[in-house]
Amino acid sequence: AYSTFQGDYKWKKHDLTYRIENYTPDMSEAEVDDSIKRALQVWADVTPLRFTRIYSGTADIMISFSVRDHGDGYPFDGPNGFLAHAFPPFEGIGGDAHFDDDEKFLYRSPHGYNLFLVAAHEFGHSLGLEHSQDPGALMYPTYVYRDIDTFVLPKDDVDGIQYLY
Ligand SMILES: CNC(=O)[C@@H](NC(=O)[C@H](CC(C)C)CN(O)C=O)C(C)(C)C
Ligand SMILES: [Zn+2]
Ligand SMILES: [Zn+2]
Repeated sequence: AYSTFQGDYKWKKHDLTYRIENYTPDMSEAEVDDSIKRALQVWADVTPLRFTRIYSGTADIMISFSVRDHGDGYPFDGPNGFLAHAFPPFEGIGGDAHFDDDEKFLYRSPHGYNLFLVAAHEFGHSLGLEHSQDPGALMYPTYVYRDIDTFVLPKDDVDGIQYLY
């Protein structure tokens, strides 16, 4: 069963912007761009939300790769452990998604951590979803590999995001 952040944080607009601030050496920039774009599309497919990429300035969803302490009070923990984190919809850092670059992110391989799957989970937070208790949900707190070619947003996540938007 899905859950939202206390007070139902949600974006007050449907047209959101995102910016990829830097890249991971784990894959090509084009593969990062595609993974991010598809991860946002997962949520756009079931809501009125639309995502536009910008290349400078401040976007609603600022996306970056970093390690250890990166200035937000939530330092990463090296390889494995926490893979990424994202902030719910509020001003400033709200909506931003940070990826732990001590992880090996992969584009299509079932081994390691699939960037598309991790990003899709993070963007659930960026849009206002907290974790789900449904082990099959994308918003479940533990990373689970799923075949990305046949990936469909689980019903629990659809119910949650459609409750908000
Ligand atoms: C492999 N390591 C894990 O499964 C770890 N879980 C995560 O890194 C979450 C992200 C996954 C679900 C993409 C963190 N999170 O909730 C971010 O919004 C631990 C369960 C070990 C904490
Ligand atoms: Zn961070
Ligand atoms: Zn999470």
